[in-house]
Amino acid sequence: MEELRIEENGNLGPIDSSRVPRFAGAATFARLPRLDQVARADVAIVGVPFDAGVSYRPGARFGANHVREASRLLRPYNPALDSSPFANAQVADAGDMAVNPFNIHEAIEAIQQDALDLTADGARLLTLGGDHTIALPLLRAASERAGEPVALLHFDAHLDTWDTYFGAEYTHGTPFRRAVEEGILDTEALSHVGTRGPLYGKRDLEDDRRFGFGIVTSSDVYYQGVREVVAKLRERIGARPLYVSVDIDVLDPAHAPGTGTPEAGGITSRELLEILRGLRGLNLVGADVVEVAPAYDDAEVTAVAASHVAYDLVTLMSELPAGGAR
Ligand SMILES: N=C(N)NCCCC(=O)O
Ligand SMILES: [Zn+2]
Ligand SMILES: [Zn+2]
Repeated sequence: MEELRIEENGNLGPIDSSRVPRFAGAATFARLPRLDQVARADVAIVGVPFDAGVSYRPGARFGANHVREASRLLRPYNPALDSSPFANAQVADAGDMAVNPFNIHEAIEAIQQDALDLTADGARLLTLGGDHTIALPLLRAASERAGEPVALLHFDAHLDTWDTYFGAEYTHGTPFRRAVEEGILDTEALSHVGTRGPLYGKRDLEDDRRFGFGIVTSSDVYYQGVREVVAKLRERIGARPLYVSVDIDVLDPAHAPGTGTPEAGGITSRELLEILRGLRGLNLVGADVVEVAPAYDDAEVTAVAASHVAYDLVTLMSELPAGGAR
């Protein structure tokens, strides 16, 4: 079958859905070329089929391919940002990392190494999870490439700065405490957005504050509104290299039922997308969209939301100078 791709500004784009039905063929993100089909990429999208770090419902190991399937409906022009991501830059799907499902330490090492390899030529990396454990090795790679600790903007119902579960240090509830301990985050520029729900104790918040995190809760988004939230976040981040981590459970379970640890009272997909668009121009060196668990998804609701979140993140990356993630 001929691929009939859109090509603009010398960038090989998606298969043209007006000539090849969008439901045909193997799924890559947004029907983009695979990394091995292009000479180089400015933005690479990679899947991490790993969920050995979850504390409740499993299944995020299937998340990346579920998001790829739902991303068939994405189109090449992003009107909300008046931008054509796949014409602005060469964007490609790097496939999935081959991570050990039985050895979390080995998996973390492999994710870090693969992320370093994928960004060796300055590509900006968007990762589709996988559970939230994977943010730790991705942040290690991002800060190594940036040559300094990175700012973190973390969208999640949860803090994910807990210490251990069953004595385990590396889980989906602990990546950001480990990252602070390792000195790979710029503690002047750490924010959670969308947190809510019961905690183990008040101490969780005290620890989190001590690490340097500022919190915009889900209720804050409701009461303050998107514009005020974006202004605060931009001020905190400034010109620093920025990593954005999106746990899809930041959305209300109505918008994202397909996830492992759902919490009521979340933000809407419209609010999330609007906040992300508000980050335009910031030095976004890397990002992830994690915790999509298809077994609990209905009608691809979660995967549609995640695919649009990824699309807006790719759009932001596509507008930044090439090679800038190095
Ligand atoms: N990162 C996510 N999605 N969830 C963390 C929840 C940890 C807990 O079970 O308390
Ligand atoms: Zn979460
Ligand atoms: Zn999380």
